[in-house]
Amino acid sequence: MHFVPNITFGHPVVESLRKQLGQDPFFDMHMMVSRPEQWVKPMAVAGANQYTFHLEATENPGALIKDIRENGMKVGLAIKPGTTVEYLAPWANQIDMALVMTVEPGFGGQKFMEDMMPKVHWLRTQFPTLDIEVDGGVGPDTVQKCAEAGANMIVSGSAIMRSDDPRSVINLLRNVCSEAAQKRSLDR
Ligand SMILES: O=C(CO)[C@H](O)[C@H](O)COP(=O)(O)O
Repeated sequence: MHFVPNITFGHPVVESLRKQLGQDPFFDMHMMVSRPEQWVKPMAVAGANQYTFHLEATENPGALIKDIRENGMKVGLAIKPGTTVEYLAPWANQIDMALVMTVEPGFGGQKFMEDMMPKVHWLRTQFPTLDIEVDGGVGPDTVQKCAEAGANMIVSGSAIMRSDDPRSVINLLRNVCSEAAQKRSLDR
């Protein structure tokens, strides 16, 4: 199970969630922070499995990727809507996941930016086995576009939390992504 807590604060949350969930979830910490270098060690110590940072937030992505790996975590690399995939591409072979933001980072409940889909499609074409995640405004109405473009991981907040039946929304989102991934592998 991938669990992507939407938090921008400290690592005690990871420990607390691990205890509460009573299972072994995959913690991807999406660090929407400046100076992401400073949180690598605390997140590793707290038990994070993957550390996702913003390309815009660091001057030395290569050193940060190395540090995350040396701390035993997988690496996610996120780009904001205004950042083109060409900036991410040079790092794509060194990371585990590319995260394409489909809203401006800041808060949930924003409108999905469909014009980010060409970025997802381009990444999927160039890097067929890379995990590609989308975050922002993703729900039953928009997930198909994400999955068809090539995203195999999604972050969804409002669509799940505001639903009367969160479980069925989660299942729908999951099914749409896995069906698209299956179709891609058959087409290859
Ligand atoms: O953190 C975000 C933006 O900063 C995300 O967009 C958010 O967590 C996802 O929520 P929603 O599905 O409501 O867009």
